[in-house]
Amino acid sequence: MQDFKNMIQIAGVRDAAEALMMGDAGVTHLGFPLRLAVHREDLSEREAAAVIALLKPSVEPVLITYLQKADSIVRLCRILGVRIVQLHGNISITELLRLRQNAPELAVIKSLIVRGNNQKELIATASCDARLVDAFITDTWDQQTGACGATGKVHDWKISRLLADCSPKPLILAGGLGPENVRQAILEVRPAGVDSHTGVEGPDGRKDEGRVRAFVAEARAAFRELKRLP
Ligand SMILES: O=C(O)c1ccccc1NCC(=O)[C@H](O)[C@H](O)COP(=O)(O)O
Repeated sequence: MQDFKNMIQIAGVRDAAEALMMGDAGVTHLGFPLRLAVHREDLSEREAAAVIALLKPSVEPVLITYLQKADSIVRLCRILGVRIVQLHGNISITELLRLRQNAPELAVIKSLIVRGNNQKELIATASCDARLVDAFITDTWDQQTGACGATGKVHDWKISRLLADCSPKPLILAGGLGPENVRQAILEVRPAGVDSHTGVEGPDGRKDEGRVRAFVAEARAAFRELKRLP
């Protein structure tokens, strides 16, 4: 059973070399975004399955998807060989229930998208969905593009802190995180885990080893610091 404690996830993998580099750098979870709403996939489903098969046991692959039908989600998870799925779209309670019944072995992370001032709605969703998910991930909505993920933008961390405090399930923080701000974000929000995508990329859009290693070091230091706080 996953507890997502001190999870350090990086999303968006281009190839095996990139995946192995991130595993060696200490990333605990690698997100494979497939069947997306706005952005293009980095690699095909067949290529993703091949990369996942090469991962060391210390690195857990996660399917990140906007799929909303339980059957399609389970099918894709089995093709890829993942045990965790991050649902980033608007899945209904009925489909979530079906997912849990049909694939109880899958751990489910569900997104809570911060759109300005919608904390009341997010608190209600978190309380309603908690029995059907293993963790929540807060992320940022981009008004300009309509994207709910991989925006490179931070949101109001007070909202994520509120959700981390009141959610019955662990909260993972995403949205605009990088080596420069992940420590502060962890200390302010007190999440179980963190996720980054664009913040650890270089100008060529590839994951930058220096930035990945700095992100992991900063996140680990902040999680250690959190333990010492009252
Ligand atoms: O949501 C997407 O379209 C997406 C596309 C590619 C990779 C990840 C995606 N979403 C979910 C995530 O977990 C991202 O890592 C998260 O949105 C953080 O992205 P960033 O703000 O760029 O660090």
